[in-house]
Amino acid sequence: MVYDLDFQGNIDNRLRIQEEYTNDFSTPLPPLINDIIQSLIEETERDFEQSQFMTTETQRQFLYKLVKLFGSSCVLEIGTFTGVATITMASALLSHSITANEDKKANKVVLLEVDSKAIDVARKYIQKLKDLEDRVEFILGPAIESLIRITKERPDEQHDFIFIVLFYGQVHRQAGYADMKPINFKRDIPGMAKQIHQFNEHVLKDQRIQVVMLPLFDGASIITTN
Ligand SMILES: C[S@@+](CC[C@H](N)C(=O)[O-])C[C@H]1O[C@@H](n2cnc3c(N)ncnc32)[C@H](O)[C@@H]1O
Repeated sequence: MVYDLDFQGNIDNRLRIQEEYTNDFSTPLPPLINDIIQSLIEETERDFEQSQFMTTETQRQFLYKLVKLFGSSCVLEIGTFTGVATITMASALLSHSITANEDKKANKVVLLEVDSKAIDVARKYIQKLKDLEDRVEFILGPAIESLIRITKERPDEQHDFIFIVLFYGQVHRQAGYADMKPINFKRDIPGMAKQIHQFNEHVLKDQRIQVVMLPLFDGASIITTN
């Protein structure tokens, strides 16, 4: 198939509007976690122009379920923004560590973020949750450099669940979902779409892994090792 990757895509709150019903009929996150996330969302919407970066409620419920289903113990989040997904994943880890009485240190989220203002907000909210605080490691800087450094420093650390949000919808939209309102988004959307498309091609060719790409939200790939 040929994709028109030059389409000037859009980022809007479409998912939030479509998800009202799915939010209402999915099990909510634990009340304390939900309350903290709601305050975090309010602060992010007030203080950050790109608050649409945050994962939506149904996405968080899905992420929580995935971490629990995989029984993950060491999560890596690449690009945290203000931390709504981090809190979600850390609380899922907490729920199985209580069940299995596992070592706290093994149950952690390592987050990589380049925006110091965003990481400060994430830290402020994670500190409000005493049980989560010592399970989250904050690493400020460009993800590729942080990854190279931590791989050298801690060669034995294995991340068994890696979460990254790409502007995936931009590629997805090239494949035919062009019925959305364009918005004025300052980044090089076609350039990003091409890079994400190359990443998807790379993943598909890698014999060590399996991928299923779902037409869920703006597109979600679940990638596992063979
Ligand atoms: C879509 S947001 C992440 C949303 C968040 N994971 C969530 O689920 O709510 C993408 C984040 O990646 C960060 N980012 C972009 N390029 C990065 C890089 N090279 N290294 C680290 N973080 C990066 C941005 O600053 C932004 O906060």
